[in-house]
Amino acid sequence: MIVENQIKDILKTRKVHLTLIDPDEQSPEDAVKIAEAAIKGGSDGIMLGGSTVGGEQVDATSYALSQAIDLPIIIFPGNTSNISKYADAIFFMSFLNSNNPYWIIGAQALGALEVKKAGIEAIPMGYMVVEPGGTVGWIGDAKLVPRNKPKIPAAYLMAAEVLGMRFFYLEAGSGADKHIPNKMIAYAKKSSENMVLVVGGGIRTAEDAYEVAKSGADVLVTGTVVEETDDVESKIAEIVEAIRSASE
Ligand SMILES: CC(C)=CCC/C(C)=C/CC/C(C)=C/CC/C(C)=C/COP(=O)(O)OP(=O)(O)O
Ligand SMILES: O=P(O)(O)OC[C@@H](O)CO
Ligand SMILES: [Mg+2]
Repeated sequence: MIVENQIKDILKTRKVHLTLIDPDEQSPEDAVKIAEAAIKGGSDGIMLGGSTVGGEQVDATSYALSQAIDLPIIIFPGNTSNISKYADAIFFMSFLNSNNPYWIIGAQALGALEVKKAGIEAIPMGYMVVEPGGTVGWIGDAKLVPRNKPKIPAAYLMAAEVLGMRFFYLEAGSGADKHIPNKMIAYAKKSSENMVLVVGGGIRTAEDAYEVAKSGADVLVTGTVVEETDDVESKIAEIVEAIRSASE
């Protein structure tokens, strides 16, 4: 089944958790160990990406993961080099609040042929970065959404929907000290019945995950917590349990 439908099928009954692995941070073999532990902990799939990682590393890690795990491997591209035929899908994203047209449509034009050649599923997604924004806010020349303006992303989400995108990612930045504000998530969720709302950045604890899920996120992404723990399975299990209880 295509990854988009797999995610939407799960969403009929509960919310989804994805584990972000940055191929820059470890060897492909270690990435496999992390992915296996995250899946044992209840994660629904692996996102692969980093804002500064090169193509070879993405390709090698995608390959190793594809040999070892059955759950979806979705590329979360930091740039046009981050495309691999070994992944199942790619979040084909436009950085909607970048000040630089390269990140809004330039990288996509340069990458589209590669994606088609790789034969992987492309999931059209609007990507919006909120304060503090982290590395990705800096690299992507973001006009960061102020945390105290919770209605702004909802307007962009509706525009993304009308433009034909099906996913919308609210990003606080990897390693952010606070996740996306609850109210902002709630406004975004209420603005469309059809869009899949992905929320990431700064989700570290079960409480964070519960709040984000309860506020209306469909898909929750965690990356840093996996990098910071020696017991990936337990940490993910704790977060997944909170997400499941918010789904009830
Ligand atoms: C669709 C194609 C082929 C390219 C589009 C690429 C776009 C629009 C990228 C947006 C800007 C960007 C740099 C996004 C990176 C997203 C990402 C992988 C974030 C996670 O990385 P971090 O964990 O912040 O990275 P570091 O660990 O390197 O700080
Ligand atoms: O590393 P964390 O803070 O979990 O963020 C994950 C993701 O939203 C980054 O793009
Ligand atoms: Mg990272």
